[in-house]
Amino acid sequence: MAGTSDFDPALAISHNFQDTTYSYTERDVALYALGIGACASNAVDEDELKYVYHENGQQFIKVLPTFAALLSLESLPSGFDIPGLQYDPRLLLHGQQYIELCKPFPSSCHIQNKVSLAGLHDKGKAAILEIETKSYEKESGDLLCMNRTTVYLRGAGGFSKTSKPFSYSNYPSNQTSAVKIPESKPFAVFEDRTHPSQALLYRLSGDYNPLHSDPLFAKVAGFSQPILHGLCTLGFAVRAIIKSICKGDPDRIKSITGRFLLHVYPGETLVTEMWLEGSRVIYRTLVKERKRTVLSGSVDLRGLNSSL
Ligand SMILES: CCCCCCC[C@@H](O)CC(=O)SCCNC(=O)CCNC(=O)[C@H](O)C(C)(C)COP(=O)(O)OP(=O)(O)OC[C@H]1O[C@@H](n2cnc3c(N)ncnc32)[C@H](O)[C@@H]1OP(=O)(O)O
Repeated sequence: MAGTSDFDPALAISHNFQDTTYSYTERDVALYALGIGACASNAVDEDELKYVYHENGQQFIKVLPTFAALLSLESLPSGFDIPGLQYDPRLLLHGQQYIELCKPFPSSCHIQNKVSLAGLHDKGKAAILEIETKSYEKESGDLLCMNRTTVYLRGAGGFSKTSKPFSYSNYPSNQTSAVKIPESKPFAVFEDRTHPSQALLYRLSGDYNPLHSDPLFAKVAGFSQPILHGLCTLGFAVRAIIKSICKGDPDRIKSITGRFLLHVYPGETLVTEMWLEGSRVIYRTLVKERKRTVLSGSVDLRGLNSSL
């Protein structure tokens, strides 16, 4: 592991990221949907077949809103290797994700990504790094979505040069993932079992981090076996919200926040509890077998039907 003296936050903050491009097709869209459990328990699910098949002659496959998060990964060809940052990649965990959706995703597209560093924080035992990616549809120039990815770099903290811990961020504080879970009974609860091979399927959407597939790597990282991708868990949770609250319409989702609180092992059952506060859904996801909360956050909806 690198010493904290190798850490240069000023250098990291001044780094200019190169624009990147990415193209996806309907095959990527369908593979992603299967990776986050769409149609896994019912192959003809009337809310979900549209994500994997041209149901009833529909012209295009529908894109799940959390597909947007893949663009943040694809926008970083060198991962989180940024000048000035020193950390052990085996100890990296996904901490939070913020996704803002500007318009529904087409079923295939050429994308241009603009990347910047949105935050860097010294937490003593860890460093927290936040990367922002704005993704534009190449043909129209329209902004499709914005992602902010937070990674938690265990063992990389302690780099502050003064007694006040270093903390830099350049975005509004209302876009954080910290939510207060209501004490009332949830508006809806949705249970879904992940498959033991869930991470092996999900990784084919582009996150090949061995933490999710290699038993030895997972042990070094501190886990008894490979763990599920955070974005896969988030995909399950948002799918639950679309089914339970949006009547199966993915285009209702405007923005998504999620904080990963604990790892999930593939094969575990995810129970997502949801509370409706105006046009905002507060949610948390628990692993049923261990009775532990693994994810919490909020989802803002557009045009919610008041009959709910
Ligand atoms: C581009 C898209 C792809 C990028 C993806 C990255 C690659 C992927 O392949 C990797 C993954 O998917 S990893 C799997 C998903 N993530 C996880 O399983 C992590 C689950 N969370 C944990 O284990 C702990 O919360 C843990 C370990 C994160 C923190 O626990 P503790 O060390 O006990 O922390 P704690 O003492 O409670 O807090 C210390 C300070 O850190 C802040 N913090 C805590 N959890 C955070 C989190 N999840 N995200 C952001 N910040 C977090 C706390 O607020 C605290 O700060 P402060 O003292 O200022 O309040």
